[in-house]
Amino acid sequence: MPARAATIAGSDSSGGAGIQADIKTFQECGAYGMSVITALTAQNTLGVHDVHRIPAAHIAAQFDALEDDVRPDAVKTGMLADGQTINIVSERLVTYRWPNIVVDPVMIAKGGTALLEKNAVEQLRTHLLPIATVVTPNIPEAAALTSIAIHSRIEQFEAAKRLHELGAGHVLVKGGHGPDKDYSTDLLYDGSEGWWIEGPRHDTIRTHGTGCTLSSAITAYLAKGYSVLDSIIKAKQYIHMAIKYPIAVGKGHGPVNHWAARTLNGRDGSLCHYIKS
Ligand SMILES: Nc1ncnc2c1ncn2[C@@H]1O[C@H](COP(=O)(O)OP(=O)(O)OP(=O)(O)O)[C@@H](O)[C@H]1O
Ligand SMILES: Cc1ncc(CO)c(N)n1
Repeated sequence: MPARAATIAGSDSSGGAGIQADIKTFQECGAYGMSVITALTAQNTLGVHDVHRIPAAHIAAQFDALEDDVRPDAVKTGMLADGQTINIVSERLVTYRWPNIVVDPVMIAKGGTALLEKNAVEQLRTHLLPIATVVTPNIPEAAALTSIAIHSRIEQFEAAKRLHELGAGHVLVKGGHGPDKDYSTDLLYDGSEGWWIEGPRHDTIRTHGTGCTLSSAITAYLAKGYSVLDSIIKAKQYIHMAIKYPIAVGKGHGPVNHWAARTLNGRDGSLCHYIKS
C-alpha cells in the first residue's frame, strides 16, 4: 500500500487553502490523500463569504469510515471551526491512535474571518497540543496560544518552549508573519534543541494557503517515514518553490503553485537551509 495521509480540515471552494490545498500537496509529495471534512467555506482569493459547519456525528462517521478500511500513516488538522468539532476530532484521534499527528492551529483567514471560534482556543490548547507530534502555529497563533507577544527571535523561541510544555512533541513557530524582510525563518523546537529553518522571503501577494500547504507537506513526508526534522526541511523546500514560482489565479491573495516543485524536479538551486540554535 502507498503511504497514506489524511487531512482533518475545512474546504476552500477556491482551491488554494484547506482540504483542496492539502490533497494537492499530499499528491505532489507522494502520499495517497484522504480527508475528514469539518466545515465548508464559500471562499475565494478575496475572502471567506460563508461558512457551513459539518455536524459532529458526520465528522465522527468520516473518521470511522477511514479507521475501518484505510488507516492513515499520518494526519493533519486544519480549520476546526468550534469547540464541538475539536472535541470529536480529539476523541477519535485518541481512540484510534492514528500516528504522526500534525496540528496546524488555524484561527483566522488572511482577510480576517475567524476560522475558529475565539472561545475554542482553550480547547485547542488542552485537547490537541498534548496529542500533537508537531504543532505548526504562525506568529499570531503562537501568541494567542501562549500569551507571549512575538516581535523577535528570542520571543519566537520562548513561545516554542511554552507550546512544548503544553504537550506538543515538536513545535514549529513559522516566520511568515515575522519582521525579517529578506528571510522567512521558521523555528523548530523538540524540547531540547532548536533549529532555525531559513528560506528567502519572496515579495508576493500570492500566499493564500501557505500554512495549509506547509503542514500538509510535513504530513506527507511523515507518512512516508521521514523523521520530523527531515519532513520539515523537505516541506520548507516545497513551500519555498510553491511561493517563488507563482501562478496567476484570482484577483486577490492568489494560491501558491502546488506543482512548482514537480516541474523543477524538486529543487531550483536556491535551497532552504537550517541552523542549529
Ligand atoms: N513571502 C514569503 N516568502 C517565503 N516564504 C514564506 C513567505 N510567507 C510565508 N512563507 C513561509 O510559508 C510557510 C507558512 O508560513 P506562514 O507564517 O505564512 O503560515 P500561515 O500564516 O499559517 O499561512 P496561511 O496563510 O495559510 O494561514 C512558512 O514556512 C513560512 O516561512
Ligand atoms: C478552509 C480554510 N482552511 C484554512 C485556511 C487558512 O489559510 C483558509 N483560508 N481556509
